[in-house]
Amino acid sequence: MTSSAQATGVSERSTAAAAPVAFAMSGGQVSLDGRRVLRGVDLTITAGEVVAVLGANGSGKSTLIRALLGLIPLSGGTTELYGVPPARFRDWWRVGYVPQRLSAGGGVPATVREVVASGRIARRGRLRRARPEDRAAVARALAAVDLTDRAGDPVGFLSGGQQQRVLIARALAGEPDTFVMDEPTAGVDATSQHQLAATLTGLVEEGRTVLLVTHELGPLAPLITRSIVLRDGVVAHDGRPAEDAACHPRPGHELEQPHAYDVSGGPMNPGTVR
Ligand SMILES: Nc1ncnc2c1ncn2[C@@H]1O[C@H](COP(=O)(O)OP(=O)(O)OP(=O)(O)O)[C@@H](O)[C@H]1O
Repeated sequence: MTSSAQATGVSERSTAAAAPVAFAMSGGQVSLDGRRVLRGVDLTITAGEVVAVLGANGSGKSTLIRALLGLIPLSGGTTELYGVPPARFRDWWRVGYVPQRLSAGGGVPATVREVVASGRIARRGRLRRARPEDRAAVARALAAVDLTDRAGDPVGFLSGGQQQRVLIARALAGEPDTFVMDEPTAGVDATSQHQLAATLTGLVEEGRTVLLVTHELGPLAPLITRSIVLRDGVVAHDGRPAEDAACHPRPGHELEQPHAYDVSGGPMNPGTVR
C-alpha cells in the first residue's frame, strides 16, 4: 500500500478512483539477439489490479514483465514503475518479484531462510541488521509456503517446486505493494497452489497489486481481474478474464520451450543468491 493508504488504513482497492498507476508501458519494444521479441506494447496497470499475462510459449510474456521491471532495456518506447522509469526507480521494496526459477549457482550454499530473508533487504537496507520485524516477516513468509521445517536446509537440496515456493516466500517476506510473478505455480503441487491462492487472496483484499505470468490459472483463476494475452510480442487481448477462452494457449502447449534467461536477481532483489 502507499504510505497514505497505510496511514489511513484504507486499501488502494477501496479507493480505486485515486489508485496510482503501478506499471505504464507505451510502445514498448525489446530486441534480443537481434530479434524483435516485444513489438510495441501499450499497457497500464493500476494499483489493486490482479492481472494475468497469458500467451503461447515464446510470445514474450517473461520478456514483458522483465522489461516492466527494468531488467531488460527497451529498444523503443517507454515504461514506468509508479510513474518513474525503472532506471530512476528507488522504491524497490514496493515490488516483490518471483522469477521463473531460482538460480543458486556459483556454489553459494545459501539456506532457504537466507534466500527468503534476502527479500527483506530492499525494505530494511542492505547494511542494517535484521530487526525483530524482519525476522517475523521471514517466519511468516516461510509458514505461508509451508517451508518452515526446511528453513535451515541448503536451497539447492530442494525440489524444483519447493524452490519455486522459496521464491514466492522471498517476495512475501518483503511485504511489497506489488507482486510480479513469472509462472509462480509451475512445477508446484496442487496443495501448494491452493495455499498460494489463499495467501494471494488475503494480499489482494488488502489492496496489493498482482501481475503474474501463467499458462494455467488453476486455483488462482478466481483472483484474476484482467487478462492480457500476448501473441508474437504484441497484445492480442486485454480485458476481462472470461473473454479470454479463445486466446488462451491450449493445455499442454506450455512446456515445449526451455526458458532462456538466468532470472535471479535484479534491482529489486539485491541480495539474490546467484
Ligand atoms: N536472451 C535471449 N536471447 C535471444 N532470444 C531470447 C532470449 N530470451 C528469450 N528469447 C526469445 O524471446 C522470445 C520470447 O521469450 P519469453 O521468454 O519472453 O517468452 P514467454 O512467452 O515467456 O515464453 P514461455 O511461455 O516459454 O516462458 C522467445 O522466442 C525466446 O526464445
